[in-house]
Amino acid sequence: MADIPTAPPPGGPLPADTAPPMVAFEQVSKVYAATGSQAAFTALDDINYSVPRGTITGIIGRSGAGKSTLIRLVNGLEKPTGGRVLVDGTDVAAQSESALRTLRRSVGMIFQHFNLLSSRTVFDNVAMPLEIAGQSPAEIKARVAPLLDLVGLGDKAGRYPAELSGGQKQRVGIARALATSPKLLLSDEATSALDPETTLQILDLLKTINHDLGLTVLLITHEMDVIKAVTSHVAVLDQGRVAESGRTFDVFMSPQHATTRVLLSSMPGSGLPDAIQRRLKPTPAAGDNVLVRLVFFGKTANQPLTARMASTLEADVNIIAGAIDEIGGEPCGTLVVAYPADPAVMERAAQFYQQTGLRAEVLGYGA
Ligand SMILES: Nc1ncnc2c1ncn2[C@@H]1O[C@H](COP(=O)(O)OP(=O)(O)OP(=O)(O)O)[C@@H](O)[C@H]1O
Repeated sequence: MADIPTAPPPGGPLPADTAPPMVAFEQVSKVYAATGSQAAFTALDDINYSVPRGTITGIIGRSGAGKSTLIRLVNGLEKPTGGRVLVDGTDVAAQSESALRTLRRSVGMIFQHFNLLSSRTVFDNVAMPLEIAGQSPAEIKARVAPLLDLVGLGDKAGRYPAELSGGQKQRVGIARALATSPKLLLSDEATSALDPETTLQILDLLKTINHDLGLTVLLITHEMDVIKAVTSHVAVLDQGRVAESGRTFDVFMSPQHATTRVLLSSMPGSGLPDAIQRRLKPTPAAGDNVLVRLVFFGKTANQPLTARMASTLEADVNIIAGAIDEIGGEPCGTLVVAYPADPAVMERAAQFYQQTGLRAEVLGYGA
């Protein structure tokens, strides 16, 4: 590890919330010009968002939301039609071609389909950006060997991409992206072509790199699972606009935008068992129960609240479903409970939630 050069800010890293952002989108818009029969298309519309330095930050959105366009603005492959994209304070679109080449060396990128050269060995794929930068064979060797060790491929230097698994190919992609000691790593759906277990291994590697090298990672994905597993901050992109953004934990715990809720509901384990879901009604009938999802986090996670709940509500409280989870590295739990939809009980419940800070969401009513 000691051999991997990094560029920490002078005086050591600042907390992510106070340091200047690694990437800043300022009133950014991107309109693709009309061509032939195709009308002009606004892919990004007034994006204002900052990627905190030293974090793993995710941009999530459905297909066509504008994620790839956004990431191409960061490495200068596209220019915004309005606003500015700043990377470490530098306006990307205002750079000359040669300044842009220098800037690109400080921004590594990994791709869904790895983009390795099949005719080159693992070593030579990783060496390529260094060859382009004019480094000597000795310098290249001194740099590539520890990078291959870092990504767990020290024994595969002489192999060709066709001899590697998908996860190993992505590790080569990561080593290549790190070759020029970037301060920012862009990840474009880097785990979308991998199975769930390999995905977790690659995400773990990104976490290690972020932690050990202090590298900021900006990843785009359409998978909430990826956001949940690895990011501390997230922006939700919807039809070219930032629908909401913030700490991943806060966005997951309290989604404000319909798109975020839809993306969250597509996660495995996020919903109620089908049999219960089908029986739920939007309004109660006499004798019905109300089903409520309780979310425990922060101080509410450590208190015996469910035990107190039944006595405070003066009613039976049945547990229907529950899960313990970790979001953005923070633990939380959810519990779905049912109790009588009697107005007096529901009023006592509302007061209980207010007093305890417990987050509660009514899911529906049923017998
Ligand atoms: N070069 C282009 N010319 C015209 N329109 C484009 C161009 N590139 C992208 N678009 C349009 O801009 C919108 C956003 O595309 P973009 O690729 O950024 O979305 P995305 O969120 O990355 O989608 P996906 O997840 O499917 O890759 C889409 O409607 C797309 O058709």
